[in-house]
Amino acid sequence: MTQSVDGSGTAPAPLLVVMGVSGSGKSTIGAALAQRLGVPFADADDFHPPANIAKMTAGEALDDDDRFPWLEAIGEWLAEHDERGGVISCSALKRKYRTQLVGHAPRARFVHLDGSREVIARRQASRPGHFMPPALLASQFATLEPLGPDEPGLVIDVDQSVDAVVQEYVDRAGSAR
Ligand SMILES: Nc1ncnc2c1ncn2[C@@H]1O[C@H](COP(=O)(O)OP(=O)(O)O)[C@@H](O)[C@H]1O
Ligand SMILES: O=C(O)[C@H](O)[C@@H](O)[C@H](O)[C@H](O)COP(=O)(O)O
Repeated sequence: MTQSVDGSGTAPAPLLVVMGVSGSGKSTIGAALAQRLGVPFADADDFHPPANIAKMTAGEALDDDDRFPWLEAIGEWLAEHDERGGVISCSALKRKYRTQLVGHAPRARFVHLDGSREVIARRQASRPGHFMPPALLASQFATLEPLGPDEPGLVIDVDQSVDAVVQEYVDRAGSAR
C-alpha cells in the first residue's frame, strides 16, 4: 500500500527497524511509531526460538550463531511487509546483523534508540515481568555497534517522552538518509 505525500506522487509506507540495546524502548516506541504511521507492528522478542529465551533468562548473552536464524525470521517479516510497510523492534546490535536484515528488505531503514547507560538501566530495571535480566545490559552495550553515518536511518536520543521520540522521527524522517 502507498500513502500520498503530495499532489505529485506517492511514497511507500515506511519500513522500519527500531533498534537498540535491551531497555532502550524498542517495544514501546516501535508500537507507538507504528500506530502513528498507520502500519503493522511486530516485536522481534516474539521471534526468538525458545532456546534463545532460555539462554537469556539464564543470564547468558546470545552469540552470532544464536542470532542468525532469529535475524533471518525478522528479515522475512520485513520482506513480507515491503509493500504494506511496517515497524519491527529488533536489537540489531551489530552492523552485520543490519546488513543481514537489509539483504531481505533493501528499503528498510533503522531508527536507533540511543541513550546513556544510566537512563536505560533505570528503565530496564523498572520494567516488570520481562525475561531479560538487567545483568545482561553490560554485554548489550559491549556488543552494540551504533548505527553509522553511512547506514540508512537515523539516531534518536531516548531521554525524552515516548511521544517526543515519535514526533522527532516524524519531523526528521523526510531528511533521513
Ligand atoms: N521514552 C520513554 N520514557 C519513559 N519510559 C520509557 C520510554 N521508553 C520506554 N520506556 C519504558 O522503559 C522500559 C523499557 O522499554 P521497552 O520498550 O521494553 O524497551 P526494549 O523493548 O528496548 O527492551 C519499559 O518499562 C517502558 O515502558
Ligand atoms: O540480540 C540480543 O541479544 C537480544 O535480542 C536482545 O538484544 C534483546 O534485547 C532481547 O530479546 C531482550 O529483549 P528486550 O530488548 O525487549 O529487553
